[in-house]
Amino acid sequence: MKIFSAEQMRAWDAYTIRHEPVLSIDLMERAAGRCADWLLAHFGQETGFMVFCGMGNNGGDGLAIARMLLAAGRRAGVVILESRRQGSPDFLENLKRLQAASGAIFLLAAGDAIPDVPAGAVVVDALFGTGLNTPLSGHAARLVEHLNGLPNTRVAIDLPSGLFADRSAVGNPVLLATHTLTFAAPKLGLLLQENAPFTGEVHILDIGLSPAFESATETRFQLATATLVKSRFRPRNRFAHKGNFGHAYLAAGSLGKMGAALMAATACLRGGAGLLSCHVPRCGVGILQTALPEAMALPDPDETRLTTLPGETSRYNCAGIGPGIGTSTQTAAMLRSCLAKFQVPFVLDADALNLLAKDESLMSLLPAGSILTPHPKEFDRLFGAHDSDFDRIETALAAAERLQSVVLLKGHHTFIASPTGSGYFNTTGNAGMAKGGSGDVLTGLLTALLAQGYGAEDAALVGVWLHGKAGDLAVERQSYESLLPGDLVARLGAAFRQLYP
Ligand SMILES: NC(=O)C1=CN([C@@H]2O[C@H](COP(=O)(O)OP(=O)(O)OC[C@H]3O[C@@H](n4cnc5c(N)ncnc54)[C@H](OP(=O)(O)O)[C@@H]3O)[C@@H](O)[C@H]2O)[C@@H](O)CC1
Ligand SMILES: Nc1ncnc2c1ncn2[C@@H]1O[C@H](COP(=O)(O)OP(=O)(O)O)[C@@H](O)[C@H]1O
Ligand SMILES: [K+]
Repeated sequence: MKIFSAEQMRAWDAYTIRHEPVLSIDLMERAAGRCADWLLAHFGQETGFMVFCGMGNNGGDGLAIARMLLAAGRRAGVVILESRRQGSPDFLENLKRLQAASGAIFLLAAGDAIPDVPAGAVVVDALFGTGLNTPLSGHAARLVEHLNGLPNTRVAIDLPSGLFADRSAVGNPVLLATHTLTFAAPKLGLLLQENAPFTGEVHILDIGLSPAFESATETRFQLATATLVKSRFRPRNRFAHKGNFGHAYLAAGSLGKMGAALMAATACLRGGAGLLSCHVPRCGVGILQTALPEAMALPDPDETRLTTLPGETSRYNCAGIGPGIGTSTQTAAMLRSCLAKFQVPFVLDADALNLLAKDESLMSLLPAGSILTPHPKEFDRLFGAHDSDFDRIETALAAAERLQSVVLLKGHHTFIASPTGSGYFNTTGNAGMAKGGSGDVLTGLLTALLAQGYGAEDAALVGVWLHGKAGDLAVERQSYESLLPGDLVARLGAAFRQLYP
């Protein structure tokens, strides 16, 4: 599913009006109808509504929604935030229609006291949508801050007012929505971690915009949906043998952190690698061989950490490095010789990324077709401090192009920056995965997919989606609190099955 910018949304709207054809006011009626249906379905007969409208088309939606709620026999009050400008034509038409339906309308001018919102009423935010061009200030900002202080449920139409579709609103006044009903396609601003407090639960409402425009329009960003990921998944040939699925090298663990190595190694084998050799410190050999006899151990000469690249390197077709390795200078040297000697794609995670952050010269050794998997803190250590997630995704895309590798930015909607310039947001996963070890599972899984011959972009799309899906399946048998990274590994099989043709 494509992610449209505010400008593309306007063009999609205009194209639909011209080619369906449909009058602009009728398209607004359709959009408002979908919102009204959603509100009626989600809130019981006794619930009243207070609809706060701006004077642009977002406000026009609000007026039409209020009229529809009244027609359905609900209580609905309307507050219009007065602005200097005359309302948009569709706003003015909907104002007439609402007045004809005898809806109660309160005009809120600067300096006016904000009307009381009855306890239990749902606040509908139709103040500003994709047309917002500067941060909210003055009485608009005061209204939004007032509404944020109320205990009422808040439903935002298209975007929470104050949020921009395509750039950061960090530090600005923004409505804190409980739900956001957005039209036709997700907007970038609704997917980024920094906006999570404002968007609440996001629902995409189909308002029948032109499918021809959608398929013909190139977007920088897409959602990694099941359909997209299925198109990148490679089902196994019935005659396959273990030689078809690669031999992965995994460098993980140190004294006290062998759990990280085990989680990554188990995920690598459950992820389908044909063979796995796991480079571990001496203290970890017994642990690995007992807990995961399917993996081969490559013991480091050092008892407690990784220090020395194992002799023969040509047998591996990919390398995963990082979980639990620590950041000692000996381990940094080991990482340097890995990067210099292995001519295979890498997955670098955790402490491998921290080592890269400390020594920039390591980055230039990274073979093309690799995958870096930082969470936001590791990301900033690697690429410098960022003020917003919008800046982070631009940096990720630039780094992906420079390195000719995939850069992941892990989070609720993990961002996959591809060297082709495309960016994908993952759609699976849940807050139960916010526990030490989930990232190690992802490293093992991505390493397995590279071992099986997936290119970096496909491995990242399939791996990140499977990892989140395994989390979603696992949480059904657990709770968000009790979920363990090991449960993700246990449900990987069920997650894979969802990709089977
Ligand atoms: N595309 C679709 O699929 C469909 C879209 N639809 C709907 O249209 C919405 C977009 O409507 P829109 O373009 O009229 O903009 P909107 O968000 O109402 O705001 C514009 C108004 O706000 C004002 N304003 C701006 N910044 C401001 C500020 N900082 N502080 C104060 N005022 C500010 C600005 O004033 P101006 O800058 O012109 O002075 C103007 O008056 C979209 O989100 C969706 O809800 C559906 O109806 C149909 C299908
Ligand atoms: N709230 C969430 N929703 C979806 N995925 C999450 C959430 N929290 C964490 N995850 C996923 O879990 C993994 C955590 O990785 P990371 O931050 O490296 O932690 P660790 O390595 O300590 O397990 C990432 O893949 C991330 O996307
Ligand atoms: K809004």
